[in-house]
Amino acid sequence: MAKSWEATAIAASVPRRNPVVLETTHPEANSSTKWLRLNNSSATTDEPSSGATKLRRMLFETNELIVCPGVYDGLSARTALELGFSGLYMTGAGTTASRLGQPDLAIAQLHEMRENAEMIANLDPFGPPLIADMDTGYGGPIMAARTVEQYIRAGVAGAHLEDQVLQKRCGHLSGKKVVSQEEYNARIRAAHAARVRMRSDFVLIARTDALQQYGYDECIARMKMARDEGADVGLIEGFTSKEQAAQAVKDLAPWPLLLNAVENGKSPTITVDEARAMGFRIMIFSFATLAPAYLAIKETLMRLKTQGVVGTPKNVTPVTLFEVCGLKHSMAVDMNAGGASFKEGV
Ligand SMILES: C[C@](O)(C(=O)O)[C@H](CC(=O)O)C(=O)O
Repeated sequence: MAKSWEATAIAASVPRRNPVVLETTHPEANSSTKWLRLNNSSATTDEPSSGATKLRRMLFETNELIVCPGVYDGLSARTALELGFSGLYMTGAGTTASRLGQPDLAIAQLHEMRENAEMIANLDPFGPPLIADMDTGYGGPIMAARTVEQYIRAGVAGAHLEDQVLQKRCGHLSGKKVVSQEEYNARIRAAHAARVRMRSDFVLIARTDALQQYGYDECIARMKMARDEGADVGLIEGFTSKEQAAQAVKDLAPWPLLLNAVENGKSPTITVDEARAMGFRIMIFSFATLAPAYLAIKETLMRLKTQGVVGTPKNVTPVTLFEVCGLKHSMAVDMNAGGASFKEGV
């Protein structure tokens, strides 16, 4: 019998106009809990689909590498949308830093993460799908399930769930500890069951941080178990070499893998072209906007402190920034509704 992730992949490869009703092979799927893959059943090319369905199709109907810059707030997300990436990634580290001014140490909890993800996912709800960090699931299986449910309702297309202890830390710090494989399986099982209950195409990404503590073979074993419990994609955090990253793709093929590219972290820098050649299917760049934002802000504030001016380039006006954030759309909404607020422009 096909594993549940294989059933999912098969479902997603069915031509869109052929109605299909698929049942999971997951142990939870008894006659009263049959999983109807409604999202795949009748969508036509011009029907808007959820971010989850879009992401699942990109994963299982194409071979493309889905490149997702890490975003952490409305402006960074709007900037990524402006440039037309095929997906976005909401970084937990960036969310914690920007919303709470704190390091990536399990300080942001479900509420903050969900709220940020919902805002970002709905800036362009029919645009590129949003993958979000869901850390450890913020508790036991009940909280992992609750996180998946809330993320689905928020419009998040997929999220990664890891095996670190609840008092987790950024995957590119030393001293990480992971829970037992059994405990991690329960998290994955709960998350998968939640998405089945929600009848959603939400993409569940299993992440292991076991490399530091237990080594490569343990990571592969954990990923295989997570896959068999219904995870759709795997993520091994903190590869120590390019060869190891390439090997993981081979060892887990044809299961799709996500690569977390953190420059100056624990892993070597791997480019998009290299990751594509290795066979990764999703690539996230956690610090793609947070690190440059810090540098730009600091440089500008130094100028203010030393020269008494901010020194913004002439072509960056308040209107420019508001346009990045959808000014024209808001004005059109008002005018199309017969509103008069913008008759004289802005
Ligand atoms: C992917 C990650 O979970 C994130 O929050 O973006 C972090 C990134 C980081 O802090 O280096 C992680 O890798 O743990």
